[in-house]
Amino acid sequence: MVGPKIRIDQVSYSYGNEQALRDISLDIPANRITVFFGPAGGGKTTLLRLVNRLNDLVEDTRMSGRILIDGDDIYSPGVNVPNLRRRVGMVFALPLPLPGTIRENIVYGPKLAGIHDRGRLEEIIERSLIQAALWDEVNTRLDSPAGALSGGQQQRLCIARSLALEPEVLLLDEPTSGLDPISTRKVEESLFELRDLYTIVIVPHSIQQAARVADYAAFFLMGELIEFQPGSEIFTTTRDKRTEDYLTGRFG
Ligand SMILES: Nc1ncnc2c1ncn2[C@@H]1O[C@H](COP(=O)(O)OP(=O)(O)OP(=O)(O)O)[C@@H](O)[C@H]1O
Repeated sequence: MVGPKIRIDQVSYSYGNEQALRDISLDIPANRITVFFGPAGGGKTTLLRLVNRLNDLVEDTRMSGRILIDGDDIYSPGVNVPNLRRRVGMVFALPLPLPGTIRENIVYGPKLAGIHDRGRLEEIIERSLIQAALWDEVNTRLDSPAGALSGGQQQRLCIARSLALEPEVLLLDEPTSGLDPISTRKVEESLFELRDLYTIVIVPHSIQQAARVADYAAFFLMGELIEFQPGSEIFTTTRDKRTEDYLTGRFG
């Protein structure tokens, strides 16, 4: 059997005196979409950020347990963090394109990574925009400003920018929270395209979105992982009463 792409092993995490994650263990499979869902403050964002070490600079925090990618502990002393972040891309709630053109946005990361060959960069632009389901809408205007794109297009550009670095894992934190339904649908469609190539973990912006995209779903409540199941099951046959209460709107 193939091991998990990401293994969360007994992770607890606190900000000061406040415990945000309590003894979380979870195996995240490759080439699937895993959703972290649950009410605000449950620890979803914190866990996502720990997977690419975005919380390294947050002061007065404590972590125990391990996070493994392909079996290697990403918090062991020798780990090259910039390299880890190339392997593990992150897309945030608000699309924040860089100033400059669509083309410049995509090639920025690859150039920093030392790729300067024009032909290679053109390939990267086309591949990442196709994968992010944006190519058809922008291929005739790659040199126009990224800021002129619609919100939904800007978010797909941010996804394309992550994909330009050929990550293995893509983490998305409420990537469609500010988008209209059509743009939301396009971003979701691009996730389905990407699933074959990447390991995707997403904090969805609604239960409905969780149900639409989840191959696997993890329900978080006040820092605890309440249950983890194939998406088709967690939304139909919940094991835990608390998950059911949340899904049926008894609390939010
Ligand atoms: N930088 C921080 N400093 C202090 N406390 C924090 C910080 N970030 C998160 N927390 C606290 O950790 C807990 C978990 O927050 P987290 O954002 O991970 O939850 P969440 O499930 O993603 O919620 P949301 O849907 O609101 O983003 C909350 O109680 C929150 O107040």
